This record gives sequence, structure tokens and C-alpha cells, in this order.
Amino acid sequence: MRAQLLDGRTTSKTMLDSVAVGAAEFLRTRGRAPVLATILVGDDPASHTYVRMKVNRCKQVGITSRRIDLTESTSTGDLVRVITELSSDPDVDGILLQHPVPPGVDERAAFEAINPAKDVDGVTRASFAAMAFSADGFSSATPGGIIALLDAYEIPLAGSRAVVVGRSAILGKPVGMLLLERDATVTFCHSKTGDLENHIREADIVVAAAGVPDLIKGDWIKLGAVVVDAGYVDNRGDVEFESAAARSAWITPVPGGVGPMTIATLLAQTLAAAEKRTIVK
Ligand SMILES: Nc1nc(=O)c2c([nH]1)NC[C@@H]1CN(c3ccc(C(=O)N[C@@H](CCC(=O)O)C(=O)O)cc3)C=[N+]21
Repeated sequence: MRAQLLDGRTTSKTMLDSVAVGAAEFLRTRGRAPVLATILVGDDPASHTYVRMKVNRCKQVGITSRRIDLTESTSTGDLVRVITELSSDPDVDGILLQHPVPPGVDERAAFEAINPAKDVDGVTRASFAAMAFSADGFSSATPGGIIALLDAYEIPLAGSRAVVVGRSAILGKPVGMLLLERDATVTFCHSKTGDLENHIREADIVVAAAGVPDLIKGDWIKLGAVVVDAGYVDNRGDVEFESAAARSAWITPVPGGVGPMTIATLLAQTLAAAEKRTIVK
């Protein structure tokens, strides 16, 4: 291996340390901790694990989590009602609806019920627009975490050729917008892209967000490129790690790369939402 690691574990720890300091100060000045509501619909075991990790991290940094678990048979209407209530609840600062929701539920409708001021996971249209226009608002957690990780290692983005593989509403599309806002030349590739290999071969920065383990072969990576692997199927990335690390300058490990940055971004944005919503007494 010749690449250096983009270490999400260490970088996220630094972020979480400062969230803990801010949350303690918030508690001292407002008389309560910041509050993140997490909503999980159905019983997908991986989703349970992710939500548990988020709740545990909240505890560690002094954020109160309010966990709401709903059954697989929850209707769109019921879910929207729950989220609408949290959106106007003065005691709730941030709302996370874990993706994916069960097949019968309209996930977009549920996301849009989140008050943009509490959209600390950056899943609403309002947050997407904020990312696209560098306006006030929250970043999608994984895309925001990716940019924070690249910034921590001072990876230059302006003028670089960035190839994003994947176009989901909360990962591929928004990470492309954030890279574009940082003056990268961005190409989106997806399942209908015929010549993925050729796009990857030209990329200075590869952001893999397809959720297809080992989709991207290590020998496609341009020498000296930066590889960010946001795949998370069974904790396996989208990029063949060993062969990609032999060619790239920087690479994220899976686990220990993008995953911990996602959670740190969520919690940092929860603190920021709490601070914005409240005035010091
Ligand atoms: N509304 C919504 N927002 C999300 O941000 C969101 C989501 N839905 N649905 C699922 C994906 C997945 N996701 C991960 C977060 C952390 C790790 C993570 O920290 N993983 C550890 C490994 C943990 C272990 O060892 O099991 C790591 O990569 O080092 C992974 C995956 C957030 N997601």
C-alpha cells in the first residue's frame, strides 16, 4: 500500500470532543442538554445497529436522544404525524429519520415533514437547496462528513476532477453539490453509466456511494488520486481496498472512514441547531 489513510475515527473524535465542550456549555447556559429525536421504522437489523450507534454517541457527548421506534406496518400518514409533532415540539432540537423506511411508506413525504431548522441530517429539499446555493442550512450527514474529512487532511478540491458514483437524494447528489460548491469539476455516475471504468480512470477524487461492494476495481484508480468510500453494505465498501490503496495517494478505510464522520456531523449539527433555536437566559 502506498496511500495514506483518511482516518475518520481520529478526525471524528476531534469533532466530537468539541461537540462535547459545546453541549456542556449549552447545558450550563440553557439549563438543558441539546435533544436529538431518532425515528426508526420497521425492524431492519442494520438500521437498528446504526441508530443504536447514533444514540450511544449522543450519550457520550452530552446530547439527549429521544428514540422513537415504529412498527413495520406504520402508514405514511402516521409517520408524517409523528414527525410533524416533533417539528413543532419546543423541546426537540434535531430530527433524524433513519433511511430506508419500509417499502409502503413515502419516505420523501416523511422527510419533508421535518422542520428545516431541525433537519440536522440534511434530508429535506430545503437543506438540499442550502447545499446547492451555499446558503444557511444543514448538510446531509454523510456528504458533510466527507467534506469535513477531506478538509481535515487539506485535500485540495478546487479545479479537481471529482467523480461521484451514486445519485441518491441523501448521499450521491448532495455530495456532488458540495464538491461543486468547492469548485471541483463534478461528474455523476450511476447504474445506467455505460463506461464507469473510463470515468474513474480520469478522476482526481472518487466518491463511491453506490452501495455495491467492490464495484470499483483498484486498478481503475488514477495514480495519486483520492478515494472516498461511502459504501456501507454489511460494512463493506464500494471500492476494492488493497488494490486501490496501491495506486491512490489518500484513501478511506471501511470501517473507520466515512461512517464515523457521518455520526460526528449529525451530532455537530444537532448542537448547532440547538444553539440557533434557543436564546441564552
Ligand atoms: N437518514 C439517514 N441518515 C444517515 O446518515 C444514514 C441513514 N439514514 N441510513 C443508513 C446510513 C448508514 N449510516 C452509517 C453511519 C455510521 C456508520 C459507522 O460509523 N460505521 C462504522 C462501523 C461500525 C461497526 O463496526 O459496525 C465505521 O464505518 O467505522 C455506518 C453507516 C448512516 N446512514
